[in-house]
Amino acid sequence: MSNDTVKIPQATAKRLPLYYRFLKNLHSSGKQRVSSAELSEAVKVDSATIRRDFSYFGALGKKGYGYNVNYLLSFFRKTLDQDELTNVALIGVGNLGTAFLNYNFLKNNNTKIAVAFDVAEDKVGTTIGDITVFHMDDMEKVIKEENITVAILTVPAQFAQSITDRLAKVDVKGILNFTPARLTVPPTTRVHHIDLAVELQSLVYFLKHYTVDEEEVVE
Ligand SMILES: NC(=O)c1ccc[n+]([C@@H]2O[C@H](COP(=O)([O-])OP(=O)(O)OC[C@H]3O[C@@H](n4cnc5c(N)ncnc54)[C@H](O)[C@@H]3O)[C@@H](O)[C@H]2O)c1
Repeated sequence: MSNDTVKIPQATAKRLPLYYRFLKNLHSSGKQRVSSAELSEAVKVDSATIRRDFSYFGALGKKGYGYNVNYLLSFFRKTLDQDELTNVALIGVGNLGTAFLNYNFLKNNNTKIAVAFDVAEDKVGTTIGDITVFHMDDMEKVIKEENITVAILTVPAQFAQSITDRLAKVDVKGILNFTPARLTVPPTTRVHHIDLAVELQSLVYFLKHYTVDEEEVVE
């Protein structure tokens, strides 16, 4: 990862890809500066939060001028490692995994699913999108050859932990876990868990208990 010197809060870091995508669009339409109010309207984050976020990396907007789009873009590109291509492995080519293979991540950023793995005979050896599906028996070998450091887990939950243990042994540092299993990993591995049921429940809870305005203050 580049830019190790910049330590920003996790909540801010999570919003960076959102800002980045919007700034890229602004840049392609020829815009040179943007106000926090404009950004706020576009990315639906309140402008006080945007100003605080940007202050962490020294982008201090000027009153009446706003932020320089080029400066912000080059900062984000470095911070989000957009100059480097990160090759990702997808494990489990079922309903969810197949959908991810057909979705071209590269349109948005520099992460790309480079290889996929499964155990099912009818999947191994096929190509989905332009990605080849390898057998799990070859996982360690292929991951090393392709220099993979990030994996997406879309296998049945009961296999998630043992696969995670194997991934940690070949130095995969990031796991995006779509299975309901809670994973135990060494301190050098980072897991992001995406649980659609929990997200939906929390959305419904927020709709019931907060107005949208209150939620923005909480952010
Ligand atoms: N489908 C969804 O909408 C959805 C949504 C949220 C979470 N999930 C979770 O994502 C995971 C995958 O869901 P799905 O619907 O794609 O399931 P699926 O049954 O369609 O696909 C699972 C795939 O994993 C493969 N597999 C089984 N054991 C394996 C192993 N040991 N190593 C490698 N591959 C193996 C199977 O051959 C199959 O291709 C599940 O844990 C599920 O709970 C699914």
